[in-house]
Amino acid sequence: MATEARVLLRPVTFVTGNAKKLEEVRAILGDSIPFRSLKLDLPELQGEPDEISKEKARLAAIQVNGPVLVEDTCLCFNALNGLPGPYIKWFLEKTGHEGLNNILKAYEDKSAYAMCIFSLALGPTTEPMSFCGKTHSITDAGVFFFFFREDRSSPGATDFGWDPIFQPDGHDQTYAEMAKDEKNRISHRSKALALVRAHFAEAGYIFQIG
Ligand SMILES: O=P(O)(O)OP(=O)(O)OP(=O)(O)OC[C@H]1O[C@@H](n2cnc3c(O)ncnc32)[C@H](O)[C@@H]1O
Ligand SMILES: [Mg+2]
Repeated sequence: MATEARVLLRPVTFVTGNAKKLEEVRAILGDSIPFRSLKLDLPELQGEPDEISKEKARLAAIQVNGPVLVEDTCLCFNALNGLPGPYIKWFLEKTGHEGLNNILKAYEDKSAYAMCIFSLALGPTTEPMSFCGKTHSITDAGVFFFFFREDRSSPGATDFGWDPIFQPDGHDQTYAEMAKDEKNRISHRSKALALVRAHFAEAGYIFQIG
């Protein structure tokens, strides 16, 4: 990377239209990286997850005209070779938790993984870098979706996407049932952000914010 690219004249802008993502990013990053947020609904793009995330960063960097961080989140069913993947937003919106559950009923393999790809663009003309984190769902019980199981007294918090139907491997609660800080310790998002943080530590960016 060119030396001049290490000097950032503006704080990194985390661009998202999703308030729950922002809440988690704030909780996970704390003040480890100087950033501000901007609520922008970037287009829902098609393609491979890392290309979608990078393209979001390019579009955001043009709008912000400075360094940006974006992320794209996928929910991937192994039986469907990774779909719905980046299209989970529309699947969730159109079919709901029950529809997603029903899709998997057709398959023996009900396992899934949640994937978050952050992309950092230092400016509108700089190629974005990507950082990927994955958390796998339980596989041993042969079931993935718990939302409608009778032995669950409550779905937990229902205010963030597919949290009520995703139970991470090695845990006996869904994302929605666990405490927020527990989700943030083990989530796809926190794993990706650990890489973002490591990159910032290694790259030694200098913020010269006027
Ligand atoms: O503006 P952006 O950042 O794109 O925000 P978005 O809500 O459009 O988010 P995505 O395009 O990444 O689509 C991911 C979908 O998955 C949901 N989602 C993202 N992270 C999640 C998480 O940790 N737990 C549950 N649902 C999540 C989110 O609400 C969307 O419906
Ligand atoms: Mg989106």
